Amino acid sequence: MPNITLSGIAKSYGGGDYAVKNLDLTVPDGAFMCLLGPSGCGKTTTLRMIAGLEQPTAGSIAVGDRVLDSVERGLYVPPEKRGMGLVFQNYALWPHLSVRENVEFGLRMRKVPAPERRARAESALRMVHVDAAMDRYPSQLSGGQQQRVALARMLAINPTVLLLDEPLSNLDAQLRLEMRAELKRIHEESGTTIVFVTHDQLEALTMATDVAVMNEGELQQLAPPMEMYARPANRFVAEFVGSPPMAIVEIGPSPTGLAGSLMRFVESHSGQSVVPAAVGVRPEALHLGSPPHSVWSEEATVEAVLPAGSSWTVRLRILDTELYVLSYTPVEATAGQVLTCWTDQMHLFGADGTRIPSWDKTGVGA
Ligand SMILES: Nc1ncnc2c1ncn2[C@@H]1O[C@H](COP(=O)(O)OP(=O)(O)OP(=O)(O)O)[C@@H](O)[C@H]1O
Repeated sequence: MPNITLSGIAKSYGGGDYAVKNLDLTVPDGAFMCLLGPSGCGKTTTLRMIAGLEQPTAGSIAVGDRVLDSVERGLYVPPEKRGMGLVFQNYALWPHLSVRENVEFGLRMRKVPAPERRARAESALRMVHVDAAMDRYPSQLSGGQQQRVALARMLAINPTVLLLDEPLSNLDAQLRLEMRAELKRIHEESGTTIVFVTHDQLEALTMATDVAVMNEGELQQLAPPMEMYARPANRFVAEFVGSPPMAIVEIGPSPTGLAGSLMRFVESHSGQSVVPAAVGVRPEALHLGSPPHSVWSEEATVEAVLPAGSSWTVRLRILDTELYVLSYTPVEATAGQVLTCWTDQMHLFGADGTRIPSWDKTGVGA
């Protein structure tokens, strides 16, 4: 199946504000792409445009050579002719139909003959592991099972693309975790291209093959999840992806305190060729104890140690700034103790908020 290409897509609902601004995005064939961003950033609008439920104000959408929307050419293919399956946050199963009948429903609408209908419904239900409950009614299923049936209903119609809008947000934490693993397995088994909308960065990191981070209607970065985590393209992505979030230290014109300390280190490593407006450090990239040679280090006062079973969060004061360290080995420290804190991984951002890539080549970049 070919790629989905969005070119110069914009959407205004009127009133001059744009929900999506000049978006260029390619969803590769077989990808599991997450559209990630805070509430109101235009994720759902983008998904609805791909589905054909909204028409763009500008730009074009194509699947391979097949143009689905082109504002310029006055072209628009309605949702039912796009071969895409859509699952919303509030998926609705028919309460008076059994699980099997619910899954067969879409096939019946498409006039698929009864024996094939039955076989395809059963196969889709097997894929989502709800085949044992095929003759039950939706009210007799758990939330997670209902969610799987909603997915099976879409999978049964063999969509070229599966569009999912926050489908896990109504589930409790345990079920969400299970469903993330299930969705990943279903994606790998079916090979279907998935576009998934979420505001949950962990959901995007754990499931996606590609993440598109959006803010205020604009694409911030498109990258595989681990690459995005390791090298966020700008401050927005750096702070949005990761929990606890990356600490960002502003470097003013004549920096003092922690900013001054970091800046001296940056200058000594880059020969003053790099002038950051901000330096970012991830909590897990900060370490306590004797530093290896040639890394940044500073004395730190422990303010609190917060054990959480498998990890330890430590609140420190370094010069004039509070910072959090995330450690995966036990931290035996008490409040008031002075330790050395060091890091060999810094992210540098320029005045326009974008990453300074030349720093990454110094060996101290991420
Ligand atoms: N039908 C509509 N009419 C007018 N404005 C709309 C409509 N749908 C969305 N918007 C506006 O467009 C912007 C983007 O909305 P969208 O639903 O795409 O964001 P989102 O990132 O999916 O947010 P959420 O996670 O809260 O669903 C918002 O400012 C929203 O208020």
